Amino acid sequence: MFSNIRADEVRSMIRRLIGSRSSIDGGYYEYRTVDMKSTFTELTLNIMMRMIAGKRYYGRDDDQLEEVRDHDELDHEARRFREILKDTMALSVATNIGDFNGVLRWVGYYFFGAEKEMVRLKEKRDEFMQELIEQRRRLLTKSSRSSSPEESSGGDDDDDDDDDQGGRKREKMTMIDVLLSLQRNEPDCYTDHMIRGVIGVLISAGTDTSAGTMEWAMSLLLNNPDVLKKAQTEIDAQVGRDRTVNESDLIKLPYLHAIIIETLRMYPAGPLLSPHESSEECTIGGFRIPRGTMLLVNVWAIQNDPELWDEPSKFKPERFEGVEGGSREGFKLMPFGSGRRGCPGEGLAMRVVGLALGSLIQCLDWERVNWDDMVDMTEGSGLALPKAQPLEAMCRPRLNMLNLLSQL
Ligand code: HEM
Repeated sequence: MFSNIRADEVRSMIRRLIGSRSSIDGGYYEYRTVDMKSTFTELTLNIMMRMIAGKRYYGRDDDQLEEVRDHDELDHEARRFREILKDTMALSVATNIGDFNGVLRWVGYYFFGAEKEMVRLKEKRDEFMQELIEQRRRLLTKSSRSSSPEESSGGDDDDDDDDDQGGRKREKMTMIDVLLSLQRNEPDCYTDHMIRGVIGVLISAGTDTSAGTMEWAMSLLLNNPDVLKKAQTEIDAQVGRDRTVNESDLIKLPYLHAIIIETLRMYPAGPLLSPHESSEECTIGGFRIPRGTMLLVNVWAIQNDPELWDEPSKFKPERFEGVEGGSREGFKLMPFGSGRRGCPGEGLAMRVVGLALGSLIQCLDWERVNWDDMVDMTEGSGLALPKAQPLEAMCRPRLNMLNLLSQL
């Protein structure tokens, strides 16, 4: 589901990285410096918001499937969304520290009013998300009045033909639509409050994690050009140069898969998983853990432990070649956690990261900004393991892909 949205957004990312179309038509293919952190953040947010609400808040796209056709109104909405997100990120760093340090917590919460700010921001977020819900509700009511159920459902968007017979854009099912249709049958369970919660969790858990993984992976590839070359060779052999990578190719690209898994081993986006709680008394590594204890699993330490991994600080995708896709190597490798509270977005994340990285490797040549300096791999602070220095890189269209790229 939603594979067209993901393909469309990845294409649009490649177009922006290439620069103006005329530069390709003119055979101009100098390297240019690009900001990869914001590229990946915008990609994941656009994908997520289009799946959730049919909205695209970064980069203009006149074709978006959207009720608000007026650009000023849409620009205003996009600005509000970006501002809320920026404030939420800024505050979550401050309050995370406060959660673990009693003094800072007291100072932050009561002296600087961080708690008040959190409440104010939550109200703003709720208001924004409620507006999205109302817009989709109005649209669903309108389309159920004006069309047959088959036309208005439109759930499977793997259909390439976006136009209905009148040439008008056909509305596609969004996640909010699915939740609203469940609400009709079970209103006490699928309340608006609950739907706002789902939207919030999808944005907070599903965007930075995938974007961060892509940024670490590209950083590793820039520091290991032989690995990048090997991935390019695999894609050329399996996909060719007449079309771009699509999601159904990913199964035929085991080396690309190994690159992603190796990145997640070295730089897991959830290094401490979510806090878990022991439902029964148990013993772990000789320690008695009473029932009801909060447990933080240091998956980063496990995945980088020299007793478990050969040369853990070396980027070696080859260590996963031939390993069954999805294998967790026992519990040595758990970038998505495990069990009932394991990450429900694993499948989506692997598709988005695979498609984006595969396309970047297939369509563009890559270099470090300073040839002599390796990309700085220092980890920054924050629970999702961000890079300390946002990644900048140099890219240009691949010579043997110019034909295809000029048609994107
Ligand atoms: C590379 C990308 C991602 C990584 C590395 C990642 C990692 C994780 C980890 C480690 C957890 C905690 C699991 C545990 O404690 O056992 C988690 C939870 C979660 N993830 Fe992801 N995630 C990613 C992408 C996504 C995406 C794309 C979505 C949504 C579409 C998502 C939604 C969630 C949710 C809702 C939870 C909470 C599950 C619960 O508490 O029951 N994640 N993720």
